Amino acid sequence: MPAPQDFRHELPQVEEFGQLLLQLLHEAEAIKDTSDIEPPLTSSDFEDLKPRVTTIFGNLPLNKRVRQYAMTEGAARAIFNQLVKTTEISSPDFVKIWNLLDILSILCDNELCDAALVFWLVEELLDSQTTDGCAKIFDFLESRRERLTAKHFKLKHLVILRSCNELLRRLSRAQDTSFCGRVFIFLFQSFPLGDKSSVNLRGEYHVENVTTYDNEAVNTAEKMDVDETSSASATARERATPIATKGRDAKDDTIDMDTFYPIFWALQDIFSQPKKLFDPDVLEQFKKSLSIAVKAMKAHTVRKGNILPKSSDESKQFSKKKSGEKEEDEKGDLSNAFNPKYLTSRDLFELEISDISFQRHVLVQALIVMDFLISLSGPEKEKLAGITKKNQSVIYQDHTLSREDTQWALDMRRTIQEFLIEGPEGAFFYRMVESILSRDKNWVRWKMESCPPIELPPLPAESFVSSKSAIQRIANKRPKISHGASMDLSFLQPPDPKTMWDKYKDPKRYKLPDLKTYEKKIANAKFDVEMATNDEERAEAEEVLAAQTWRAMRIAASQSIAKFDKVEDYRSVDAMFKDPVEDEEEEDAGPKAPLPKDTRSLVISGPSGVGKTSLINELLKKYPGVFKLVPRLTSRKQADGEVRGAVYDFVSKADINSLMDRDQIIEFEDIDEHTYATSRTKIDSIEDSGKVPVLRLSPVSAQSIKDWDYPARFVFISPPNVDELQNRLRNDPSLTDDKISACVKEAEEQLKDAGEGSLFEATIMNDKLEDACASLGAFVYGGEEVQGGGDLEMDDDAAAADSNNMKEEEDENGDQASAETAPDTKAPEPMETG
Ligand SMILES: Nc1ncnc2c1ncn2[C@@H]1O[C@H](COP(=O)(O)OP(=O)(O)OP(=O)(O)O)[C@@H](O)[C@H]1O
Repeated sequence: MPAPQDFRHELPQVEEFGQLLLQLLHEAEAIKDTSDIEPPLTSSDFEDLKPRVTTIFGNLPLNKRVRQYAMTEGAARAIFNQLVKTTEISSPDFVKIWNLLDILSILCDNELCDAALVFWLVEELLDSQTTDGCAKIFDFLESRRERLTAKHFKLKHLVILRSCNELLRRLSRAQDTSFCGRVFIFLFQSFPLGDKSSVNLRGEYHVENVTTYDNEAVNTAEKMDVDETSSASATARERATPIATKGRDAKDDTIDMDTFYPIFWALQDIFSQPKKLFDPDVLEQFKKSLSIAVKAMKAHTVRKGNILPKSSDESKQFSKKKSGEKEEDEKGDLSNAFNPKYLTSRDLFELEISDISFQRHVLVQALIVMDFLISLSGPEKEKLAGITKKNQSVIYQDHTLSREDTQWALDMRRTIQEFLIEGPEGAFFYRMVESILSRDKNWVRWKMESCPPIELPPLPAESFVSSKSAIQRIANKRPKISHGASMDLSFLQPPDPKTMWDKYKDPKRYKLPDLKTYEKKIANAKFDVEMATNDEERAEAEEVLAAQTWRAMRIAASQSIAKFDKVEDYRSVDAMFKDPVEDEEEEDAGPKAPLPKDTRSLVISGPSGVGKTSLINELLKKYPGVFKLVPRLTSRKQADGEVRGAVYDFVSKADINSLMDRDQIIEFEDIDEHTYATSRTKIDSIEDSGKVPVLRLSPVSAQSIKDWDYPARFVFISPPNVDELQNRLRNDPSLTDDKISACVKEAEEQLKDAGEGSLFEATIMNDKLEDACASLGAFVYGGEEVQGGGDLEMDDDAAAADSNNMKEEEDENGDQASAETAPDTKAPEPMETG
């Protein structure tokens, strides 16, 4: 690179400073021998930087450095411009610019040149580059953010804001989404939380984001060719084109797709400018359109596999993004960029409104507008009465929503909420949306209050001193002696040195009391509650009972999670006092099988009805005291004959959500509107009791815990053939023929997916239950000798069954791997028809 070798200027001090910068750049090359942005140059890399500058300008006081700053800026700009003019950002030589900025930032921090100089140059650099180049400059800014903003921020913040806003204006929110995000994050991280510089105080909407759509009458002949072979496309088209909404008034609500298309897309106009709803006619129209849209989405919802056809360009882009490949849009290849702008072609419309992700986008927009409308209602306006300094631009004083419209907005919000929750992982999705929206409400309120400072002022020194002395006065107060009362005066006796030390060492002083001691205390407290003769006595006794229960539960939680886990309800904690050892003994009377070497949890997965539960029960019987099934939590009702805590624990959705919030759930899935989940504490308590937890999961859930790197061994159970699977499913009287066919279809898919390269370490065919159990045992013990009880050893039949059942890789000679070796994964064979 023709780097400036020499620096000339008519003013000697500018020239000298320019020479110094060149010298420093030269030194930087020796210090940093890479062309990367990292590592940054630091002040310790340059010796005597300050004296070298002061020899040029003298040691001026801070308020006399204006001239010095102008001269340093002049020299720095000249060198910077020369470098920018002659160096491509993609060239390794561009490191000189990063070095120059680093050097100037050190000088700025030492108040040797203007604090904002680096950002002025960065602003120019951003102006001179394409989007790709700007992304690289942002790499630099992000890597130096803390350092660049640590000192003199107030002198820099305007130029930071200006250059970021200018960059955002240049970027397309649609094409450069992630880069826009980076710029915003940079701003948020640089500016203090309560900074108002970038707050949209006037409540202006981003109306430039117009969604264009085809508003012309439809000409079917010109319709675009949509991939008719794709299943999603076919399903969408098979359904009648009119939106026949379910319910009594289905006929009245019917509207054909072509009429619905402009109604639907016109909603975007309101979403981008909700103030239009102040016009009553617009509001009326919006209410109708949104109601139709929500009903149409419900009518077109296919809960499984409702995604855009994989062959479409959009879905390819989407899957590319999902797989985490290098983001092409930042590399400037816009043809490959993921474009979040809506695709508004008429031909895609029916597919789109059946697509869950698309629905969620639109419904979240609708929720935002519902919150906006509700904020205009009378009761919400009343809440603003206490605000002293109102920001009139966002309060909309003259617009109050009528009671009827408010009720409509509330009902619509509830309808959308229910609809979102119904979808796959809907509860999780909705909670995320809800928390974002509720946080946003706080910011809106802050804006309405004209952004009062967020930081509390420091406590005045006098208040601190007076509070401190007040506390000391209280602490020094001696207990009042009531004359004549029987006060314990034993403290007046001199301590006995012999007993004093023993008393001091008494474990009671520092050890938690034994859990058992609370059994009696709780029983007594319960008795007192029952015997209470009036409300006052009862309240007092209940308080004692609650306190004792709370203490007992805390002790159980810290001493034995297994005991703690037995408590289903805080009102009945007796199970906690049962000795787990006795418990287990009751359960596992008789000889115990030894534990396998690998005691990680065992995940048994496979199609519905294949016999997972039966096989697990068999395993538990065959190897007593070794395994325990982890009951899965479910929000569905307990069916007749089901034992709570055996295969399922029946809880409410709210309970599962609260466990999720506490990170106590390792997997969950929604099936037929019910949530199923596995609790981490259940697994911990089984492990605590020295057993191997067995999880009975669908392949989807098994995959999800595998994705979380949960340490487990994964086994897939396959049926011998379709007819047998159907027969087994028919054993469940609650399943309809349609449901059975759906299960079989799903099983076929699951079998395909469970093949080689899947998460499953072994596939076991469940033809004869004992054989399948023998194979499972062989897998779990991996060929270990299982001794300890007549039928615990693997007999010859079992070993033979094992080798027939388990899908093991054949070795080169065609021999099957022996039962002594752990099986390898092999693709399960496709199901034969019986
Ligand atoms: N090897 C087998 N031979 C014959 N019947 C079996 C066998 N294994 C299980 N069954 C029967 O198949 C039916 C389904 O078994 P099971 O409930 O254990 O399956 P599952 O995989 O746990 O089902 P789901 O996942 O739907 O709860 C039951 O009636 C069971 O008795």
